[in-house]
Amino acid sequence: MDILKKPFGYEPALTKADLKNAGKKKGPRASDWKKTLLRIWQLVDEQRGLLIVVFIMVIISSLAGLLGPYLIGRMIDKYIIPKEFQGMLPLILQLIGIYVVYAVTLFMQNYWMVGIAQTVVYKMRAGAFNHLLKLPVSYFDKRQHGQIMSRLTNDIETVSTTLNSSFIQVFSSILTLAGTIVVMLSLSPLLTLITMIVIPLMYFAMRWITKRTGKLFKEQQAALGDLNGMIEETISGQSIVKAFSQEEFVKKEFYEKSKRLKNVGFWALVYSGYIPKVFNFLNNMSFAIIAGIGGIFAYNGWVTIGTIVIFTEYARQFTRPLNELANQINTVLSAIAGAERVFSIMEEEVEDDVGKLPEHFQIRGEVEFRNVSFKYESKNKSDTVQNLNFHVKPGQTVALVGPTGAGKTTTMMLIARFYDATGGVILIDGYDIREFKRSTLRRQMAFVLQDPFLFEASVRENIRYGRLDATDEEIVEAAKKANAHDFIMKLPNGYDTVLKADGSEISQGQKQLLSIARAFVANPAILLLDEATSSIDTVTEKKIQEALEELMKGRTSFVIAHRLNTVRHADIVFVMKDGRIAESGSQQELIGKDGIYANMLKQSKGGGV
Ligand SMILES: Nc1ncnc2c1ncn2[C@@H]1O[C@H](COP(=O)(O)OP(=O)(O)OP(=O)(O)O)[C@@H](O)[C@H]1O
Repeated sequence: MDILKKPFGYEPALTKADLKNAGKKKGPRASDWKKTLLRIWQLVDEQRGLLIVVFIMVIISSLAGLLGPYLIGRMIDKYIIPKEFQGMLPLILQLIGIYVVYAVTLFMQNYWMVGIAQTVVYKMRAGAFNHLLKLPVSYFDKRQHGQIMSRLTNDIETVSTTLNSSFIQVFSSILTLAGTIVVMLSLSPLLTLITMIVIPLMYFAMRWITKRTGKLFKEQQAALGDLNGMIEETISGQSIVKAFSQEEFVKKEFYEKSKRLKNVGFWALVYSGYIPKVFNFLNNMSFAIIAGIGGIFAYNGWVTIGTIVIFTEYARQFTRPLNELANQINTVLSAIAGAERVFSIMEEEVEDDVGKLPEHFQIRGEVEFRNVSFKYESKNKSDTVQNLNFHVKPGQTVALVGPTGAGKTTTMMLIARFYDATGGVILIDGYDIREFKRSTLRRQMAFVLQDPFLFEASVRENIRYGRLDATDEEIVEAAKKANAHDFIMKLPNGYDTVLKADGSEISQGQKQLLSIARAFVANPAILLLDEATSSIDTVTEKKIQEALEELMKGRTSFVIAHRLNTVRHADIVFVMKDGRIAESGSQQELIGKDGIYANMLKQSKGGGV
């Protein structure tokens, strides 16, 4: 008995409560499926004619599927039973013709439908991705990146598989089902009724199974996601795992998650494996019933032998579309919901790129903040920065210092117009920042961040990212100015060395140098720098300092400064605290004031600010 409850030691994956609640909670459904289908239809666009051809093909193949058994039945009644074989040849040829048409139309509908589906999916993917590029930074602030990724990958994949086959299948299943019933009814209503006896049995059997599999598959997905996440984390953090000798802990966690997946996977596959078996069994039962009862009918002369053959064949055909419909409806519904999620990205408001000033406006680099305040959308507390007032002349260097969370990065983001100020006005060269096209503004600004982002591309392409039309000579020149040329030449393929996305094969300092080279290529009027806090070896540190000094020459620079040296060289220092500029002036003036900055300096050891 125990083997039935715990076969091979697998724990039961479902409780009575699970079964009671099964089917009550629906998965995510499209809130407006009509609108979503209309949008997909719009994407079909110039291929609509082809889609109609596909549907005609489906109609022809469904008809051919119905006609085949019908002709066989007629052949039995007309030629085989009376043993009149002379007239049979045309009918056999007709039958062969029908099955050839059946095969060809199936092949063609699949070929064309996949073509249409892939074009639609391509347009959806491209549309969503292009739209994503135009969305404001605040869109990404509010969402998990994994969630956005999932829309562009999983959701689109579901739409793709459904468009490839499910739409055709649902349509052809409905046609086959309706056609079979009509022909059966016209031949013998009573036998039709008997054929349908198995339907309630099928319904209850399916309900019994799906009640279990639905929850189990969901759990299997969750267990798989959990395990994958854990494996990914372990691989990317393997040096930390090793450094803290956490192998045993990780191993235990892996075994637990893996065991859960094994257990739930066992039951999911066991139950779902029942479906074809149950259908097969009930099919055979209906076959036996039709043969038995049909035999009695034929004996009494109510139906012909040919009709019984047609019925047995149709009985088989009858359960297949039922089974398919049951399987496909859910897939189609979740694909529509997926498509809706993808389209919802495209409905998000994009960042405009308009401005009164000419596109090629040459910025000198004067930056003025008048009573600027800003609050992140996700924050409902007080403003992140408040009443910022300053005026920076072209070419000046501003050092921003202050405790973590003071609003230094936010100030820089406002200068690049990643966010719009919620109060006050920002002026660049005397013009309201909103009068510039965002692209004009950003083309003349460059960021050098603490942890620069590198792409999985060659060193050359990574530097070229600063300005896409930069020539190879300009790239080398920029690298030389950034003190990066020497180390690049020592890389296995020099400028053609392909870097890993995380830049793991070059040092943090070298990444900084590349990022400085990128900024040289961009040749911006305004520089936004976030000095690295991590300790870099003194030689590279010196190279970075020199390169930055060279880069800052003649440009307005805002530097989130962590080095005393940087602050010393700045024309103005803003000491930020709680979103305000608490003190400002040259470093000497600030020391003289003996205020926050002087205090920070006293507390810091080793030269940091
Ligand atoms: N994208 C965001 N959404 C919501 N709040 C944010 C966002 N970015 C920053 N904040 C919040 O705004 C405040 C100021 O952050 P900001 O990054 O500007 O400070 P910071 O002075 O640059 O700090 P650090 O030196 O640590 O980088 C913090 O309280 C921070 O939590």
